[in-house]
Amino acid sequence: MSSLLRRSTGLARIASNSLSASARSTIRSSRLLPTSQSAWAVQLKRYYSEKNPEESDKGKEAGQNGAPRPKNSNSKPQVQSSKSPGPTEGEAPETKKDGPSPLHPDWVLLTEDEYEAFKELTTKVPMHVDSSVFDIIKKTGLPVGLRDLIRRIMKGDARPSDIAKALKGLNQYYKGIKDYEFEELVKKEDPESYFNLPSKKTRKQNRKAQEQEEKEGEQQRPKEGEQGFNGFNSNKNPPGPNPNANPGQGNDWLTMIVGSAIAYWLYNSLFQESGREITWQELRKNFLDKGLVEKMVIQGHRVRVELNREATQSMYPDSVATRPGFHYYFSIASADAFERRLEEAQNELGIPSSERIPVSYAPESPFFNLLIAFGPTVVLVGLLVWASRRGPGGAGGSGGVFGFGKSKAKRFSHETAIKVKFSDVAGMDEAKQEIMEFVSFLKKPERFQRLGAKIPRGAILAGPPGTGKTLLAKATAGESGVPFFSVSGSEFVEMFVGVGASRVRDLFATARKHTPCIIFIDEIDAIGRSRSEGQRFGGNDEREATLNQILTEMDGFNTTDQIVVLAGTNRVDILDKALMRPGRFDRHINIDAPTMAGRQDIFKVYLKKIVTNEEIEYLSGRLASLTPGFAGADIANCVNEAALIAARNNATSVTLQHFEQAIERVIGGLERKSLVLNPTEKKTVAYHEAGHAICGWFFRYADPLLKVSIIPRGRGLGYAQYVPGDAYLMTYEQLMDRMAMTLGGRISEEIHFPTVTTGASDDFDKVTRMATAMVTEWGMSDKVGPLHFRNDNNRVYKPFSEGTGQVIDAEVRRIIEQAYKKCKDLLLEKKKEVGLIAEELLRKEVLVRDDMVRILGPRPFNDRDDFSKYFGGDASKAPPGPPPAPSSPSLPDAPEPPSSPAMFREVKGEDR
Ligand SMILES: Nc1ncnc2c1ncn2[C@@H]1O[C@H](COP(=O)(O)OP(=O)(O)OP(=O)(O)O)[C@@H](O)[C@H]1O
Repeated sequence: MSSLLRRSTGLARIASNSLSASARSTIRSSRLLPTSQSAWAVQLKRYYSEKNPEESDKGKEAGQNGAPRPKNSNSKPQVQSSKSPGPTEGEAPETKKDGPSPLHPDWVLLTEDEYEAFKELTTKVPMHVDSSVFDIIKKTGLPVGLRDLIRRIMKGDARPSDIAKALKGLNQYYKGIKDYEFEELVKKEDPESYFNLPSKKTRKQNRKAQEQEEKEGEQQRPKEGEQGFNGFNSNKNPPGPNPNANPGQGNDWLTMIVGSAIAYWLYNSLFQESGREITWQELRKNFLDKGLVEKMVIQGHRVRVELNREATQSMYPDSVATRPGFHYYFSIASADAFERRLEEAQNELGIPSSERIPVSYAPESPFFNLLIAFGPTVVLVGLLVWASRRGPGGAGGSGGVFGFGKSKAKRFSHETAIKVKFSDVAGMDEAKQEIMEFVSFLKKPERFQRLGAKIPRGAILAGPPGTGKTLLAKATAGESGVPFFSVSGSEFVEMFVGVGASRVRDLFATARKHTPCIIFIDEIDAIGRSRSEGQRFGGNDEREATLNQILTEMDGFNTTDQIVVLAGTNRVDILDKALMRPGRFDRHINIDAPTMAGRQDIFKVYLKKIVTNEEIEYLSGRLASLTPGFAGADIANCVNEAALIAARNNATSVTLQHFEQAIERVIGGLERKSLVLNPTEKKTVAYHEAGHAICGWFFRYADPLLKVSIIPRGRGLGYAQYVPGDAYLMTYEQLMDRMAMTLGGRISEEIHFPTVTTGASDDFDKVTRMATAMVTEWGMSDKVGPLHFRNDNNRVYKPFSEGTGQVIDAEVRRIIEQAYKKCKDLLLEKKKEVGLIAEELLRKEVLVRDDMVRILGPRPFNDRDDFSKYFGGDASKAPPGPPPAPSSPSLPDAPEPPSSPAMFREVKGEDR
């Protein structure tokens, strides 16, 4: 559709250019008159003399005679081809009024019919046309080309090729008028005698008179209503050319009328419906049976129905079928079958053989055939070419077909998205320092290049999830103020082979256009996994191709390319060695879970963003010691969670209590108030938790106990909260105490109840893993010795022999039994205290450190400094305890084990 419109506007442009060219040519053509005119005349003569001079209007006459049934085409004139040398047999003689124009030898006067048709045509043009114009045309006639066009329009047989002839005729017409003015009128002494045009002298006088008139002012001018159309003064001049008027003006009007008529015809032929498909039944009922069909033309699998227009008009006055150039058509399977069917129909109608409807064959439009044959292929190829050129670099380059190969990297720029600075990244001072060098490289490259130093190409930021790797990369971009392209490794992977590599090419090509810049590839392990490892499991060609492309691109930088590639991963251990070698990711920056100080800094960053009246220094310290092992993302989440809890309680600011509830929620999960335990279950949970609490209180190396609860939370039915602190090394004794404490729940059940429950399975799991690690990784078994057997889940065979396996099993069992005995001894000794704590728990559901001190007396060992600072003696700073417990508590399932640095980390590592 759009191409059709474009074509039509193109034609319109040609038409308007031609019109304006003819208007502009006024002066020039008059000067070059003698030669140009003769050349033009000879040319036109040849051109138009080839035309069939007159075409018969016999059919029309038949229509005018009011014949109800038209004669079939044997008695009708056939439209002649333009090559036809003259009128054919049977053509009606020309109307008598036709003849050479007095204005020009190549012009002809119009017949009465042609003249009327021309007038009719101009009524379709939305403009007022003065009748004087028609008088002129009546007198002067029109160029043969224009007259022919009018004839064709009358017959409804105008073709696009006629447009050119019509425009040429129009040009000819315009020039003819001008020529007439300059040649004939000047020659004649009294030009007005024929065409009422003024002589040069008269024109000069007229001009002067006009100027004078203008000076006389508005009141002396004729009123608007008295003014003729465009200067033809209706008062002063009779209809017809005005002797006072500029001769060119009348011509302009004629040009416009004829031009508009052509435009109308063009519009009609291009945009008006020129045909409609009907069925055989419709044809039969509406036209064939009524004798309106004049001829049928078979074009391939289509039949064009030519109706007798006059007869059709009398029968269907409002039908589109009466419009010139309109045809009905219908589709056929085969020409033979159609002819047979038509014959049968005519037999049924009793049409004598002499009056049968003629059927002719016309070739299908070759253009149409070509379009059908090659159109779809051309469209498809065009689409592919277009799609492949959309991306920079084309199909083979980076864009790829339909943009599949286009990188999905998001681009952030300093002005828009990257507002992160190093000050927003708390903790990880060493990592910041390391990466700061990239900032100075991007800001002042000459400082390094001057000394011949090669700039590091990139850095791998490795660490557990949520520790701020992406944040650090963003901050690097924010500090250096350069564009930042962020993409995830998984976004390179698509199901099509080659897309990943193409996307890598596109990413680097785009980055090169925006140097200096930073590319950040998050989760690079998705594509950067070691190739040797892949081969073991069958390999992945697409991933390897992507990785190879990254390697190639990073090699392709020259030292002056100011592109830094940063990559983030949680699994640096599985990355391909080629990625890590100097010259690619030169720097390996480890970002671990933050230390106590780091957590405090991160808390400070986020506490600034919420409304709290607590003292920030104390609050951040206390929260940091409550959250060992938390990553930056967990801390951000905790602070936000506290703000949400405060908002839910309609508080005006976020208090310490809200923060502690938030931390409990993050560690232990949601409180399950709807979970109702029966009294026996509740009592079991209370004794189980009391066992853990007593162990935590009386074992030297146990982590300080903060709170014991029997309110179900998350997956557990009760929990004891410890503050483990950041321990980076653990002794044998610490591990044994921790294991004994973990077994405290089950042993308490054994001591206080006749039977045991399923609630301790999680504790056993932890103890077993700890003991196994002691034997197989930490060299804490004399029998196994200083060996390390890596626990690799992907491995199908065990890294030790059957014999060693048995020794390991025995050693693990021995260590756990040792811890068990240690715990049982303690709990038997403190049986009374366990009972006291359990009964208090059953009453209050939650016991805090102060309750423990009240019941058991002070802990016999000194607590860690940081614990004493935030949770020691000062009651005013002590946590107020959780909100009241639900009134109908309940039974156990899997009591929450005490947390420890090692265990806490393990659990988190597993969960993610
Ligand atoms: N050191 C930090 N200082 C301030 N905020 C931090 C810090 N570390 C993490 N965060 C917060 O945690 C959010 C997540 O961090 P980020 O996306 O950088 O983690 P990541 O290490 O890239 O995680 P992943 O490995 O899962 O991609 C950050 O948007 C930020 O709010």
